[in-house]
This record gives sequence, C-alpha cells and structure tokens, in this order.
Amino acid sequence: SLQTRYAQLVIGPAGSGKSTYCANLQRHAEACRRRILVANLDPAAEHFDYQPVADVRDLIQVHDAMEDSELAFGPNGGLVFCMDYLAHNLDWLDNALDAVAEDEYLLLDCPGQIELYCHLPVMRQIVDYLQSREFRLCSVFVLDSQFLVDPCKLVSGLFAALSAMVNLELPHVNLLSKLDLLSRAQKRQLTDYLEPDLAHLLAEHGGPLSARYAGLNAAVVDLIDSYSLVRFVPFDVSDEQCVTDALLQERDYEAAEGGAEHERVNGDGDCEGEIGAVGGGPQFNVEDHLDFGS
Ligand SMILES: Nc1nc2c(ncn2[C@@H]2O[C@H](COP(=O)(O)OP(=O)(O)OP(=O)(O)O)[C@@H](O)[C@H]2O)c(=O)[nH]1
Ligand SMILES: [Mg+2]
Repeated sequence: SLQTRYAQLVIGPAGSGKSTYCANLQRHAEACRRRILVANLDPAAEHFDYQPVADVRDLIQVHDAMEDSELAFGPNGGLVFCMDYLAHNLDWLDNALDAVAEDEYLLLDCPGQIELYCHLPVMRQIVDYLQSREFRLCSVFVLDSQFLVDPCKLVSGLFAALSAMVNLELPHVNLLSKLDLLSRAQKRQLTDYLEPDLAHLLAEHGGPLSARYAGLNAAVVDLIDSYSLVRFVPFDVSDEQCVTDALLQERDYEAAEGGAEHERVNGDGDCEGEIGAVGGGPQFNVEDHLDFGS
C-alpha cells in the first residue's frame, strides 16, 4: 500500500510571496540538514529560487496556450487552461512526485490567480488526487502584511482566504509575508493585528461608507469569526525564530488532521523538537471548522 507523505498547498494572491516562502523554507530545512521538497505548480512561473522536485512547466506552459493559434488565450485564460490540463493529466503529477519518499515534506508552489481557489474545480481536483495518493495536506494562504494595515484590504484578503478554505476543505493557515517591509510603527501595531478585533477596526478606520454599512460589517465580522479565520502567523525570513514558529503552527494544524502518526515525521536531524514536535497538541480542530454539512 501507499505510504503517508506530507504536503502544503502554498496559495494566496498574486505577488504575495508564495514562491519566496517556498524557497526560504527549503533553505531553512537545508540549514537544519533536513529536506523540504518543492514542486512548482505555476505554469506561468518565470523565476523562483528553489530547486524544484517537479515543475508543471515540463507538462505545459502558459505560452503554449497563448501561442497556439486555435486556443489563442490571454495570460489568465491561458493559466486556467493549463491548470485544467494538469487536472486531466494527474498521472504526470504522480510520476513527478515519485521522488517524495514516505514521511517527506513537500511544498506545492501554486499560481496566484484567485479564481483557481474561489470557484474553479481545478485545485480541488488536485487536492483530492493528492489525498488519494496518501498525501496529508494543509493549505498555507500567504497574505502580504500590507493588507493588515488597512481594514478594508484586510476584509477582502480574509474573504479570499475564506473562499479558498471553503473550496479546498483543508486545514488552513494564514501566513503573513513581507514583515520586513513594515515600518517600525506598523510593526509595533502588529501584535494587535495578529488576532484583530475586526468590528473595532472597521468602526474606527472603515472610511466614509462604514457607518452606512455598519450592519453589513457586523455580519462580515460574525462570518469571519465563526470560521476562526482571523488569525495570522507572521513570517519574517530574516528572523529564524519566526520561521520556526510558522513551521510549528503548520505542523500543528496538519497534526490535527494526521493524529499521532505525525510524530514520526521529525527524523533525526538537528532540528528535532523544532519541526514537527508540537507541545500541547493542536488547538485547532479541523473537523469543527470544515464540517459544511452534507
Ligand atoms: N521584502 C520582502 N519581499 C518579499 C518577501 N516575500 C516576497 N517578496 C517579494 O515580493 C515579490 C513577489 O514574490 P513572489 O514570491 O514571487 O510572490 P508569489 O506569490 O510567488 O507571486 P506569483 O507567483 O506571481 O503569484 C518578489 O519581488 C519578492 O522578492 C518578503 O518577505 N520580504
Ligand atoms: Mg510564485
């Protein structure tokens, strides 16, 4: 029978820092003499700083769909076409991921087009397939920390995260990127924003329309609260502790799904007790959050 492997689906808006996160995590693991594998699932990728174990561009590239005289897609339609092509050729993915051994950890660097996560079936098909190949998955939604600073952007970012979460039905971690770009004052505010009081933020900073939409805002706040979505894991590459904490959170969430089996992942590297060994057990019960009824 197949053996359990572990993977993160790294998703989030265009340019939010997904590929950079993957590269940083791979580098971090190397420094700990562990191995984190990365697969590029972005058919439009032009550059990334990791060594991919699999690259969807070997199967299809966005240029193929744009330059084909019959298809003649633009860049976004072309991307959707390519992802659909991947979803219909998942044997390729399975072969490409043969190199991922039991207990190994894989990151899937995904494209940034938000429609892939909100209403198209493609990513869900990929998730289902990977699960059938004994991959234990979680999604890591990378959001630019600039979003936090503006309550309206925060709400729209959260809605994007929520729709991905509902669509993919995976344990979900929100990861804040680009912390190094925040000003000192913004950094000081950050602790308030990591578990923000949305109702308060919208009332205080919501702009001229917020009074008119007070009822709507309250409903939004309620919805987001009820999915326990308003929590962020800060990620600053220049801060090793931060990288370690983020990994712990992710393991924690996956462990909530994977149970005790997860303990084995750790291996014997220097980072024992850092990646994988989670004290106190998971605070997040996936079942509670992802039971959308049937
Ligand atoms: N300063 C800083 N820049 C970052 C960080 N993360 C990403 N960037 C920059 O943001 C830009 C986009 O980063 P990517 O990692 O390519 O983002 P992405 O989400 O993979 O983008 P798409 O694949 O196009 O959706 C690049 O110029 C990165 O160097 C960060 O933590 N700090
Ligand atoms: Mg990318």
